[in-house]
Amino acid sequence: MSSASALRAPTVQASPPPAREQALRPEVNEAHVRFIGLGKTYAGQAQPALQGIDLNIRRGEIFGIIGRSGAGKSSLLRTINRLEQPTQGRVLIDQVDIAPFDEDRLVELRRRIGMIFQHFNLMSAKTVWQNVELPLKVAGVAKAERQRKVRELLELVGLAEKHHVYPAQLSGGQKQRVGIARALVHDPEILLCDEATSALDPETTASILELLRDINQRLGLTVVLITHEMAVIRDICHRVVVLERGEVVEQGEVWQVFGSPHHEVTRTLLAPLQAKLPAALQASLRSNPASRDAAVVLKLVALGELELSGLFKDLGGQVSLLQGGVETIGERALGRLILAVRGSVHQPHQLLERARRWADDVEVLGYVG
Ligand SMILES: Nc1ncnc2c1ncn2[C@@H]1O[C@H](COP(=O)(O)OP(=O)(O)OP(=O)(O)O)[C@@H](O)[C@H]1O
Repeated sequence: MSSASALRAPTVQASPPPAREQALRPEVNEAHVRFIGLGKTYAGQAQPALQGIDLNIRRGEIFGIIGRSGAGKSSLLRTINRLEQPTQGRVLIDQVDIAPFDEDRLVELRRRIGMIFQHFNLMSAKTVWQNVELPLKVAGVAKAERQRKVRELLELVGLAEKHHVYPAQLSGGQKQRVGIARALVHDPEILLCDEATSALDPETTASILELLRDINQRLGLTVVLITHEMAVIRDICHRVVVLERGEVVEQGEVWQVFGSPHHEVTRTLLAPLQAKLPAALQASLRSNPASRDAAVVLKLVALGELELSGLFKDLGGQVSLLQGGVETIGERALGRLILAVRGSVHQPHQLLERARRWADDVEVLGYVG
């Protein structure tokens, strides 16, 4: 994209990357946005909102940021376009430190980084067309070019027919489409999404996610999004980071983090997406076997294919499927099973060991019977 060179060229001269960064590993060099030792403490606050963040966001990926309320998600996102100023560390965009940017460079940076919001932030007294056109006017773009651009973007977001209406006459999803069109007027290379689908119903959310995915693929945009909806991360993100008290506690490919979450916070956040035992069974689950006939209840997660006949044979005894299914995350299959194994000759730790030959993550949930 032409905007990348506009960002990169002049700043490299103004602020060359230190020698340490020139010897980076190749995959680090792919970073589009890079946080180095990033910290933020708000004035008057004892606790930092962000601390020690070292993170790369790759060019062209859809990157999710999750965490509990107050974990620092918005603070982190807003350092990318310097709506928040870090108090420690650096943010590099295309290897360029954005901290020394003066006002002019900041305006240029913010044109290269589009942003959409939960409540759309549209101007109610302006039509759809005028809302999208306004940032182009402010930037001094000539009328013919403005018209071409607004027409093209309203086509892209599927709102060409609604160009003359006011925001109050639009549905939530349509308002967000206007927000997206407006965010794209300067051909940005990065799109920041702050809870962009949180005010929308599931069906509208799906259509906005489809649009974001389409934009990501067609325009090659790097998309960074915050959401409290784990299904959004599952459905469109390539990688995800989990923040807790301003620190990174887990990060990775979505299918790996969702398939095998390591941190307690990640497990809690993902709980709504996990397979659940039927309530009656959950109630009868014990932490110790009540008799020699008790069944061990195992939860298994397999990243990729799970060979059931081999697993069942290896576990021995009578294996019942209590819950299970395969979902697709990205292009990966993720299998989740909850099994009851009765009458196995193996002790629980042996069962676990055997199950781990077949699945990536295995847990004993308890005993029934
Ligand atoms: N302008 C501010 N002044 C002082 N403290 C702030 C400010 N903005 C955020 N904070 C504090 O910084 C911490 C991180 O806030 P942030 O909004 O980044 O978290 P978040 O993960 O986005 O939360 P949420 O999911 O609730 O939106 C919180 O403790 C918050 O109270």
